[in-house]
Amino acid sequence: MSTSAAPTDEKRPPVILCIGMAGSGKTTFMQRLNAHLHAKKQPPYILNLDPAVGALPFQANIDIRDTVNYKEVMKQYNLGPNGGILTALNLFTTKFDQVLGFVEKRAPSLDYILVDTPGQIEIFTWSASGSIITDTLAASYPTMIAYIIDTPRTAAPATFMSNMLYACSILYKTKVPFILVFNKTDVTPHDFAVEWMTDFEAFQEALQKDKSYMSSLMNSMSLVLDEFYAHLKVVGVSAVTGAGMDDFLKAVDEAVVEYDTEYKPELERVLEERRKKQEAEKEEQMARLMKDMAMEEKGRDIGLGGRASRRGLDDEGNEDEDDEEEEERDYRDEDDSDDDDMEAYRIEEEERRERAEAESLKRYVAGQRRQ
Ligand SMILES: Nc1nc2c(ncn2[C@@H]2O[C@H](COP(=O)(O)OP(=O)(O)OP(=O)(O)O)[C@@H](O)[C@H]2O)c(=O)[nH]1
Repeated sequence: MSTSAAPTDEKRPPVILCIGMAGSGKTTFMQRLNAHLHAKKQPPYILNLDPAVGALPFQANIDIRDTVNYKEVMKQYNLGPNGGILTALNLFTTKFDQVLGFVEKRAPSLDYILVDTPGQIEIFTWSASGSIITDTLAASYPTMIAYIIDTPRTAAPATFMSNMLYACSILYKTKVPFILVFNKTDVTPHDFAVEWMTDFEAFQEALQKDKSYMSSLMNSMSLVLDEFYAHLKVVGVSAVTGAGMDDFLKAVDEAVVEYDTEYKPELERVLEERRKKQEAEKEEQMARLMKDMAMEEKGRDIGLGGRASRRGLDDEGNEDEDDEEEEERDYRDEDDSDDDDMEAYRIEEEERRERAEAESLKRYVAGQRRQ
């Protein structure tokens, strides 16, 4: 799939990929964000990439379910539900160029593009199609991940750590700007999470209370995560009450700046590197071709064309003494060649020699190529 960088003079609305564990509230968050943006007169463009979602509480502009029926895919390919969802996403990805075409047409009039992903997080984050879709979007639009977290279910240090490690793996895989969205703050405020992320001692203290064998592993892991937190934007929201939606949009604006200053130059560097590599490969091929052609030319001098060649050169291009004798014999033959038998013999001889010369030329060229 093409990953050419898009022209920058057109309006490029940010793409928000909503990712999260099953039940974290992705769909409810999308519904709330959609309503919030409609209220601000900035209706978003919505892509639904979850083929297994029952009923969407909002209208999607592009819906994977209109293209592939994952239950049919399960039947046809004899797959289980996860295999069916993954295959449906793979099939949809083969048409993603067309999807991008639709988005392109609408992009100049849009402020936001929202993407809902399958409930089984790994189907999107660890699949080739997920990477292709993310990279393709990120090549054209400021793309970011909104990682939705079920705050009440992540309040224990061990669960929090696991969730952060998972988020970390997605960040390093996708490399696009990342917003941690602590959802369901109407049930549990996300202050504890912010404290654990900004105050290393506070998290260590929380870990001390965990007496399981995991605690020492978590101690060392928390050191690794410190670096990861530096790359994140953190917001707390409630998809049910609508709290924190403006904070989220502020984080989106910051992510766009991060995309422009960090992701895009890196993308352009990678594309430039790829272009240079392709150019170098082309030049190398051209040089090899020229060398082959020069050899053919040399070969023609050696064997195939003109009277000079008939004098006979060996593989190194030196005059061959045997050939000289042969030529003499030919000459004599020519003199005495009045009858048809001799003529036929000479033609046959000529053909044989030409075949031998061509063979010798081929061997010479092959030898040069090997060098
Ligand atoms: N209290 C509260 N409940 C929420 C909030 N957001 C979502 N929920 C509830 O969490 C449950 C899961 O929400 P969904 O939006 O279906 O979550 P999802 O991540 O899309 O789920 P899958 O598609 O199955 O992965 C539902 O019962 C929602 O009502 C919130 O902010 N506060």
